[in-house]
Amino acid sequence: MNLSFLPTLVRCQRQSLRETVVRCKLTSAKFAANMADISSTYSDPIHIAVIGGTGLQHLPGFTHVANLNVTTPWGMPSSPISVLHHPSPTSGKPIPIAFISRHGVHHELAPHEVPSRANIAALRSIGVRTIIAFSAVGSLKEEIKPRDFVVPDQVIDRTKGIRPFTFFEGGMVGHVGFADPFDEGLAKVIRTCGHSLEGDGVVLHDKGILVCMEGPQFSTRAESNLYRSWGGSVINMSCLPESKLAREAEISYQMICMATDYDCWHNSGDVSVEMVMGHMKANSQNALRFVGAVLNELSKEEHGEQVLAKHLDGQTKFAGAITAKPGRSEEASKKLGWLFPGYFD
Ligand SMILES: CSC[C@H]1O[C@H](OP(=O)(O)O)[C@H](O)[C@@H]1O
Ligand SMILES: Nc1ncnc2[nH]cnc12
Repeated sequence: MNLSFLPTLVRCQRQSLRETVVRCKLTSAKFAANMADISSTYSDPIHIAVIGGTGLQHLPGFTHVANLNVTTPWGMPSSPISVLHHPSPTSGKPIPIAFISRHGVHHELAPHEVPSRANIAALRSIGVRTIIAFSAVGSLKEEIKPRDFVVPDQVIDRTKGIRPFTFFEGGMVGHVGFADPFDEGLAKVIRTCGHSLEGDGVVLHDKGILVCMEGPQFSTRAESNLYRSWGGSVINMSCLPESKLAREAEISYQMICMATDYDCWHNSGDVSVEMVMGHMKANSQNALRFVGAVLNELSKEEHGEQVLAKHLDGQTKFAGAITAKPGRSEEASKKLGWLFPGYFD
């Protein structure tokens, strides 16, 4: 066998390794310099947040001004909270946006390991009243094609009760309404933004029933067909308990879904991580344009009341908590006092 090419190959590999190391050193030096500029505090309240899901671990294109490490009575959020500045299209003033990566900075948290209580509590503690949650979903309907977007209006809970799903427990009982799991006012703004990008690569379905399953394994074919027979439109593993906790925390919440596969009911091939990531990557520019358009719109003063979720103000204080003072545990009162200062004194 002729192996005379080997020294050249080794030389080439060494050279490309050296180039890679130099490139990495440059990149990490730039990264370190950038990080040195980024503050670990932010003094103004931040009203709008984005929770990024699979394939959306960062929001590029915004000015990154701070990284907040918030500790809550329910632990630490999935990732540091990045504070990004977005110029208001009406006043030009920088509007702060909080960003959390749901599965961690490197996608190290499985759906059942996402610390949703810490995420929602941390966001509320810095002033957030509006959350745009992004999710990669499987399609349960022929007409929702991979790379299409859906703004769902209903949810079917197929999680298995293994995820902590409420702030009200351990000596403080509370019940909030969840008939409409998403915020219709916020959904309207999002739909208008999505439609404004139509014809530019974005296809948007205005409504849909989102099935939230436990995972991390994907569904069986029988389950997938069952969800279709229930009228399910799309499926993911992350809308719950996130949306329930946002409702308890009086935060206006809407999920934007992007279809990445036809789950396993369709004859086009069963869902796989490769398939999900492939469609996410291929359509990431549209996803970012969509989220960017929503942030732009929400940054206008005319949406002030909506962004501050004025319609949810006090719902948990007056309708939520039911336990009479003598029956409240000290621990639960302390934790809820952290989340809702002054609500249950
Ligand atoms: C990688 S496929 C399954 C995974 O994708 C979705 O993540 P996210 O909702 O955070 O975008 C789904 O919910 C699963 O967690
Ligand atoms: N088919 C699927 N099932 C559950 N979650 C998903 N996320 C993306 N595709 C999915």
